[in-house]
Amino acid sequence: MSTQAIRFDYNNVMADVIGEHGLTEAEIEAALPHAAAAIEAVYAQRAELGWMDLPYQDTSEIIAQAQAVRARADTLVVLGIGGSALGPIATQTALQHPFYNNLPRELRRGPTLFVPDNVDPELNAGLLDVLDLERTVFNVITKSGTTAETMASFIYFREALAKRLGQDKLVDHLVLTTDPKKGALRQIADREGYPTLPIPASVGGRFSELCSVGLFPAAVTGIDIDELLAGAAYADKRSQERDPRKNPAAMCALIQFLLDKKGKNMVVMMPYAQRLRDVADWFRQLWAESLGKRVDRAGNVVNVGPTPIKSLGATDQHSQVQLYAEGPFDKLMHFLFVDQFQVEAPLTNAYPDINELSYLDGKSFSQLLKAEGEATQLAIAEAGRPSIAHHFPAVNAFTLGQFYYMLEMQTAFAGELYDINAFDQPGVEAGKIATYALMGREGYDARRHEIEQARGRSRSEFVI
Ligand SMILES: O=P(O)(O)OC[C@H]1O[C@](O)(CO)[C@@H](O)[C@@H]1O
Repeated sequence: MSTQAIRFDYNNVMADVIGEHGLTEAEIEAALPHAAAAIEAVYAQRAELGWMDLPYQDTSEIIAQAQAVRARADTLVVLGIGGSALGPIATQTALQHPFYNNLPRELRRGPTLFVPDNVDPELNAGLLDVLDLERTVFNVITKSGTTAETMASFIYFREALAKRLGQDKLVDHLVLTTDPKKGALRQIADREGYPTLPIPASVGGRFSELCSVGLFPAAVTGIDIDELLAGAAYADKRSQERDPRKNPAAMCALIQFLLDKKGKNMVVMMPYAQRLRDVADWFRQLWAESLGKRVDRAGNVVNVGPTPIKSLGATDQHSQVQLYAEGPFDKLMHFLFVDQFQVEAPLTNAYPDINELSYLDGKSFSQLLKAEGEATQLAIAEAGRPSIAHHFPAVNAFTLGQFYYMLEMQTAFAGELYDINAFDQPGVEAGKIATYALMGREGYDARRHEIEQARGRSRSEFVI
C-alpha cells in the first residue's frame, strides 16, 4: 500500500465493539454480495460517468490559462455556487496556508482567492470594496450556464469591471468555465470573446472538483493539480478492487447503507484538522444531493437519503458532541484524522506548579488535537455509537485528490445500494421555478399567479 494511502478503519461500527447499535460480522458478510454487485454496476456504466476519467485528463490547457492569469492578476474571484464553488473552497482550505489571503505577496504561491458563493448584497458589494479590479480576474463557473445566483453575480461584477476599466478590457478580467456547447454563458462567451474552459457534459456539478471547475482556481493559486489527479488515480485503482473488504469506497458505502437501514440516517463528518474543514462542506452536497431521492430507479416512491452533517474537531466537541454522545441513536460519526501536520506548535512548561495545567507542559498542539480525536472516538464508542475513520498520512494534493475521488466512488456505490439515480437532482427544480416566477421571468406567469394566491391564504401574521 502506498505511503500516501488514506487508511479506512471501521472497527468502531462492529457490534462486538460498541454493542447493539453496531453491525455484526454476519450482517456485513451477508451484504458483501450487494456491495460487490454495486462495484460491478458502477464500473459497467463508466462510459456515462465522465468524472471517472478525470484522474487521467491532460491538464495542459488548464495550466496554460492559469499561468496567463497568474502573470496579470493579484486576485482571483470564483463566481459559482454548489459544486461550482464548494470544491474550490475546500481545496484552497486544504492546501494553502490557513491565512493565505493575508500573507504578504512574496509568501503566497499565487493570487489571493475569494469565492462569494451567495447573492447576499452585502457580501458582493462588500467584496468590491476590497478588490483592486485592475489586478483581479473573475472565473465564472456554471455547468448549466444559467444558474440564477452565478449569472446575477457575473452581471454585477462585469458591470463593475466595465465601469472601472472600460468594455474593451473585460476579456482580460473574465474566464468562463461552462458547458462546451450550450447555455447562456457559452453564448455570451462566444459573443463577447472571453477565454473559456469546458466542463465535460458527462461530469455533474457535485462531481466536478477534479475537472476545470476545481483545477483552474487551484492552478492559478499555485496548487499542483497533477498531484491532485495522481491521488485521484490511486483512489480509482483501489476502487476497482472487486472484493469489497479491500475496497475502502465500497466498504464505506456499505457500512453507511447498512447503518441507515438500522436507523442511523445521519452521518457526521468530523475532521480533526482545520485544513479538512471545508471538505466536510463539499461532502454534504455530494452525499445529500446524490442520495436524497423521492423515487428509486423503478419509479417507486421511497423518499430515501442519509443526512450529512459537518462538524470540526476539536472545536465542535464544545458544541455538538453532547448530542452525538447522549442523543438519539440515529447517527454515524465519520472521523478524519491526520498522522503528520505540516508544522508543529510546541507548548512550553508554563505552569509546572498548577496541576490542572501542568499536563500540557512540553506537549504540542498536534499531540493535544490527536489525543482529543482519539478520546472523542473512544467516548462515542463507549456510549454505544458507531464511527468510521479515515487516517490521512498528511494533508497534501495527493491525499486530497485521493479523498475526493474515494468519496465520489463511495457515493456512486451507495447509489447502487439504495437503488436510486445518484447523478440527478430533480428536487431542486421546484425552488428554481418558483424563483423565476417571483422574479417575473418570461413564461412563468401562471406559477407566479399560483404563488400570489397562496400568499393570500396565509393563516396568520403574528406581529408582536
Ligand atoms: O454549475 P451550475 O450549473 O451553475 O450548478 C450549480 C449547482 O446547482 C445544482 O445544479 C443544484 O441546483 C448543483 O447540482 C450544482 O452543483
